[in-house]
Amino acid sequence: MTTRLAVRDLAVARGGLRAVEGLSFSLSAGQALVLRGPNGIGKTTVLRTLAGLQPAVSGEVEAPAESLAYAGHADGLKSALSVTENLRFWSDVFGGPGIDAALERMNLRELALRPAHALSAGQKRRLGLARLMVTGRPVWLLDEPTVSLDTASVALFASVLRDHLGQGGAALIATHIDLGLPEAEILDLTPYRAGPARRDSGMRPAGFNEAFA
Ligand SMILES: Nc1ncnc2c1ncn2[C@@H]1O[C@H](COP(=O)(O)OP(=O)(O)OP(=O)(O)O)[C@@H](O)[C@H]1O
Repeated sequence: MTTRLAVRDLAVARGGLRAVEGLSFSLSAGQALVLRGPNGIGKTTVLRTLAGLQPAVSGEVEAPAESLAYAGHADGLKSALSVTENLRFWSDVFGGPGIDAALERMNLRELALRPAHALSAGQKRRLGLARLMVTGRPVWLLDEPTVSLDTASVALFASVLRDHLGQGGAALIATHIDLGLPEAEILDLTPYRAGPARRDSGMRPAGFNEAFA
């Protein structure tokens, strides 16, 4: 099975303080891995690090160039652009497969001409997730992808995800809810919580630079 992402002995920090350390796992084509663990343990921090938004403290991350697509808490939408224009923008940036399937699958056809600022929270989230589809990238890094989604939209997203896996994609997903993807494996970060000496004491280490936190 093709390995899409390999993580070895990774340590990550937020606000200059270690959150998680000693984390190793790999993600194969067709595999979904759900990141679990209590609030604040470091799920977002791991995803941000893998997405290249912040450096790792130590460890190795191996993934083919331009194979990762990240969807964080913010939907990354251009508010003045319509749904279609937003998707075209991202499709042009990534050179992905076009926007038709994404519009259809995320149930956005009727909203195609609506500016993003005039969408509801759940509709924005559907558009943010449709963005992943137009990237054409195989590994999706998803941070709480179902926030604001109603039950039908959660099911819609689960079916998009399942198709993505079926086409050889992979996904690492931080979520507290059941996505309805029984085939997904669970990776609980609790055993990888950084030791007390390194954990958040409210103190910032010497040389801490907020800009790179
Ligand atoms: N902007 C920030 N600046 C400094 N520290 C932060 C910042 N955001 C989060 N942290 C701290 O970093 C640690 C890891 O947070 P992170 O958001 O990765 O956790 P999480 O597991 O995703 O939590 P949740 O389940 O609540 O989303 C926590 O101790 C948190 O308080």
